[in-house]
Amino acid sequence: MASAATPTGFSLLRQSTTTSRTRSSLLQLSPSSSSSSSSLSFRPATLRRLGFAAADPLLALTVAARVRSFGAGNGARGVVSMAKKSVGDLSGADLKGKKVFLRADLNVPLDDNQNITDDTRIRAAVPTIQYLIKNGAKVILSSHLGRPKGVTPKFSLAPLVPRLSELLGIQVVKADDSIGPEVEKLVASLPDGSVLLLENVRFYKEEEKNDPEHAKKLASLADLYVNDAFGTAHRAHASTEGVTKYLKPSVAGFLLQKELDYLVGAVSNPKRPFAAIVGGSKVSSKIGVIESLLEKVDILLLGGGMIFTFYKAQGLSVGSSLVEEDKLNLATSLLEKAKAKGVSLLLPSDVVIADKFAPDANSQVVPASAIPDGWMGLDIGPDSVKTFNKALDTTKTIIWNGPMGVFEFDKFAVGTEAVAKKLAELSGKGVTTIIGGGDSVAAVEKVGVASVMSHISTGGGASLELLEGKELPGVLALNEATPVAVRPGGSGLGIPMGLHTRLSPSSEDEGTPKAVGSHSSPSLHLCSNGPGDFPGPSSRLYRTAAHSLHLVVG
Ligand SMILES: Nc1ncnc2c1ncn2[C@@H]1O[C@H](COP(=O)(O)OP(=O)(O)O)[C@@H](O)[C@H]1O
Ligand SMILES: O=C(OP(=O)(O)O)[C@H](O)COP(=O)(O)O
Repeated sequence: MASAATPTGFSLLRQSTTTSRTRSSLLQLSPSSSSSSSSLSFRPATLRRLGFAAADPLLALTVAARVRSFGAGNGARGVVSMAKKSVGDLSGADLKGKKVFLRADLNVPLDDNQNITDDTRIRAAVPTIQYLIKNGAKVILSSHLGRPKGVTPKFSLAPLVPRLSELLGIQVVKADDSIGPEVEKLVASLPDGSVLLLENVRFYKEEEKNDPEHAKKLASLADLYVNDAFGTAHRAHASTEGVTKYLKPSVAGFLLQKELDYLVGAVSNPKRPFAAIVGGSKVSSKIGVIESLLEKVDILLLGGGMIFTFYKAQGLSVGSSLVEEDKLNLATSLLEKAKAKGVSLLLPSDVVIADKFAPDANSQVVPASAIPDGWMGLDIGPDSVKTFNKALDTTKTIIWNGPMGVFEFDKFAVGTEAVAKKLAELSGKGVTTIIGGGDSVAAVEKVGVASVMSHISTGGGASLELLEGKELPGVLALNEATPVAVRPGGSGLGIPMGLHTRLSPSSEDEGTPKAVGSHSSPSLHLCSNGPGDFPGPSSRLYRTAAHSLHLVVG
């Protein structure tokens, strides 16, 4: 069985390098358990340095009270460190008139007529853009869309301009390129508080190769860098990692922080049983994740285009379904590993097949072992839905990435919609439900249940890699925040185990769209992670995200 996930790699806590640990218990402190208001002796300057004051003064005071209460009541010594510098740490003086290269993930689904079918990622990018505009920056907004090979008109970012302009309340200017003299001219003519959207950065192959010369060209457009592209933070590309070598400071945007804040907390100490549902079509990038998931989860449900590689590996015929031939051995070893680990790995027992990849294809439901030649599996079948629902009923935490079928075609949307509805029902019963990935989120939006999920993540692959315990290159590359001393001296809290405090605001507190990263209202949690988490002799307080503090006591 899976052991609890280690925070290493989820967390930005540099010293948390433990490899083994016991499951955590969670103690929630009510506001009344904090110190008295007389202990609110933090000065505004300290709060500002903590990065809380600008975002939410009340929250800042609450944090200060808690920090103070630990310090005063227990003699804890502490150093406050903002592990990664935040855009919220940059003031008007830092930003006014500055050219800011802002990398977002605006990789939204478009239909055949180039209409946006789900704008979650655009809405999620708005708080950081607005913050920069309000502070008089010139925003050079950059994103990829899809996986183009060279310049491909259908992957242009042009269709995003009207929605972006509408959400921001200003006319966004669009460049036809992402580097070069025309772009430079447009940048030079930008007034303070305006936004220039660059063309798809992936029109250059150098982007994904993280070519240093290309990164230098992108960086030369700006004075400083903000990465808010959580969905692409697991990619070391020129616009996510390379540019940080040439732009100082390089800081995290609000969405990136918010995603880390939620996901680090939720998946490092999941309520169990913990299930993952993995589907979609990015088989080669996600099948490798399954190996690590087997170390973390109790139940693993597979659907979407993922399953046919597993069927074929077991000697079944899969017709013309999506298969990654070079992953067949891996699929076999994953099945064996799941068995050895005692993880329930469930593959669909029946599938909906089609005679062509089209919305008007002929379809039928067949057992997974009976896919005829010339037919392809485009959805999971009704028996599988029943089995999956039964398994999900036993869980307390579920992370879902990748639709169960080609949900864009109504005929093949039933399995995905059934899972979305099941997760919505379970959310209402207190199960933690985390949905990640552009298409998975679009599916949940389509069913109209996004608002009831515990967390809607803008990154599928990125959230899975976090869950794996991997460090995200887009995050690692950002500048470290400056440590701030809280209270020198002292001898620790007198509690014989590592402590993490976690404090998170609700999404509304930040003016972030509700569908993105909803969370509980401000409260302080103490998570005792057992002796395995002892970080070392000193007590350290870290901020891992905009509104998250980690207090580690040795
Ligand atoms: N059986 C299948 N065959 C081919 N494509 C599939 C299948 N099931 C799901 N898909 C496709 O997978 C895509 C989403 O995959 P992916 O990008 O991995 O998910 P996400 O964006 O949620 O991370 C959808 O466009 C969907 O049509
Ligand atoms: O859609 C994305 O990832 P996701 O489908 O894993 O959520 C991101 O925009 C990253 O895209 P990529 O997987 O082509 O690098």
